[in-house]
Amino acid sequence: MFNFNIFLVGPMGSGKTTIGRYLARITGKKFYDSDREIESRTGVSIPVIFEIEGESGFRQRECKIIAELVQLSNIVLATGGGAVLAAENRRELSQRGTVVYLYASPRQLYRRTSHDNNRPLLQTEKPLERLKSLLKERDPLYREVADVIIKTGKQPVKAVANEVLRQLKRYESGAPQRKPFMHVKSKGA
Ligand SMILES: Nc1ncnc2c1ncn2[C@@H]1O[C@H](COP(=O)(O)OP(=O)(O)O)[C@@H](O)[C@H]1O
Ligand SMILES: O=C(O)C1=C[C@@H](OP(=O)(O)O)[C@@H](O)[C@H](O)C1
Ligand SMILES: [Mg+2]
Repeated sequence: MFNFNIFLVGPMGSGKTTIGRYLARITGKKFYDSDREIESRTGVSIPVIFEIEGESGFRQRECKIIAELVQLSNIVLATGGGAVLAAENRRELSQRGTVVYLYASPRQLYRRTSHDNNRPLLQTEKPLERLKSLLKERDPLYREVADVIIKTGKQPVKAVANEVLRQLKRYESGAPQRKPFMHVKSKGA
């Protein structure tokens, strides 16, 4: 399948890790997840990094790993939800591959993240409120870097991955996109 990098951005719980892994399998690309890379290199979990080094320490590690991973070819990279905060990451992601923004409503994000406690930013009294405010703050940044936007809802993972693939094919062929929500830029724009 097409020989380019696919970078997934979007909020926590949008499915970047899960859909990215499946997408890599069906496209024959190698899969990377920036959070997993950070964990395997440091030997500790994301919550432990936040605890010891704070969010700023985590962001520095995230920038370093993204700068490294975007140099690879023919990969699917699932980024962390806050990766787009750094202008440097946004630039590298835009330049080195095709960027897919996986969107989901805050309520959907909440449903998908409430079963685990591995996301330090959601360890608060009101995680749904936090998800809403993070999405409000970051949505313009996701849109800024996105070549394709996919709205996810109740569709199962495989259906979302196939929709991503369909929209990527349209995007790469330069075909006009039917649904404006699904697509923000034309190729080469
Ligand atoms: N389209 C989907 N349908 C059902 N469950 C999903 C979907 N996308 C993600 N999930 C589930 O939501 C949870 C969070 O997904 P994950 O891939 O970790 O998101 P992210 O990496 O964007 O934070 C996981 O349990 C995953 O299985
Ligand atoms: O949104 C964020 O700032 C974060 C998202 C997480 O990744 P996922 O988006 O894969 O959950 C992880 O990088 C960290 O907990 C911070
Ligand atoms: Mg993830």
